[in-house]
Amino acid sequence: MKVGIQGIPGSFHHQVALNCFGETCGISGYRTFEEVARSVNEGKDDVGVMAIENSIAGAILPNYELIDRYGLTIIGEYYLPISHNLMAFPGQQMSDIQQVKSHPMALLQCKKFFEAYPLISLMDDVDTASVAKRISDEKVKGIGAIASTKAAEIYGLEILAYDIQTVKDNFTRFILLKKQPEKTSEMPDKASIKVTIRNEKGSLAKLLSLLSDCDMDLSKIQSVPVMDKPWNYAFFLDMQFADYDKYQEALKKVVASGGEVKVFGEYLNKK
Ligand SMILES: O=C(O)C(=O)C[C@]1(C(=O)O)C=C[C@@H](O)C=C1
Repeated sequence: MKVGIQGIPGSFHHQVALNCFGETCGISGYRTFEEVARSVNEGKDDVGVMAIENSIAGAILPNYELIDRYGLTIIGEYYLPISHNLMAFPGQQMSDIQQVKSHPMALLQCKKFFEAYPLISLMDDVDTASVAKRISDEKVKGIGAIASTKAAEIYGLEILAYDIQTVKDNFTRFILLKKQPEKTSEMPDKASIKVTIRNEKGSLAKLLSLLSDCDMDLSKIQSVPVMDKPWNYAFFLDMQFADYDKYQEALKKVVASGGEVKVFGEYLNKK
C-alpha cells in the first residue's frame, strides 16, 4: 500500500499513516497538501492522508477545495489525539529561544502558551517534524520546534515544555483519500457531500430542515465560496445516519429542491 502524506517521520500525518496502514506500508512525504492530492489523483499513491479539522484550531478550509478540484473520494476518517511540545537543540533554556517554527495548525493550537513569551516570534513552516529535523541536522540554536515527543526522540531534541496546546484534550480529524470509491463490507453511516444552492432568502434554512426531516445528523457544515460566482457559497456537509436508504432519499430531495449535490465519500464514522 503506497500512502501519501504531508510531512516526514515524526509528523502527525506520519503517525496516522502508521496507525491506519501498519508499519510496513510505503509512506511518501510531500511538502504540501496539494502535492498529496495530486499524487493520489495521478495514481502515484494508493491513498492519501489529509488533516481536515482540529478541535482547537478548526477546519483546514483549503483542503476541502483540494478534494473537490482533484476529484478525490473520502474512504475513511481517523481521529488522532494531539499533544504538542516545545523542543530545541540540547543544552538550551527557554530564555535562549527567540523564534519558534512549526506547521501553522500546530502554532494555532499553542497560541495561548506563547502569550507568556511575547519576545518569541512564531513562524509558519512545512510540518512539525521537519523543523525538528532541520534544527538537529544543522545544530540550530535559538530556534524551537513544536512537535510530538516522537519527533523529539527521532531527531534528538530536548523538550523544554510538554503539552503546550491550549486545551489538554486536543484532536485532529484526518481523512483518507482515494481516487475511486471502494466497496466495503459494512454499510456506511457517514457521508461528506458538497451542496450548492441558489443564494435566495431561506434557502439554507430549507436545506437544513429537509436534512433534519430525513433524520440526517449533521456533524459539520462549512461554507466555501463558489469561485466563478462571487458572493455565492457552496456547503460542505458531514452527516451521520442510521439508515442508508434515508440518506439516499435525503440526497434525492436536495436535488429535487434545486440543490446541486456532489458526494465526496460514504464511510464509517470513527468518532
Ligand atoms: O505538521 C504535522 O506534524 C502534521 O501532521 C500537520 C498537522 C495539520 O495539518 O493539522 C497535523 C496535526 C496537527 O493538527 C498539527 C499539524
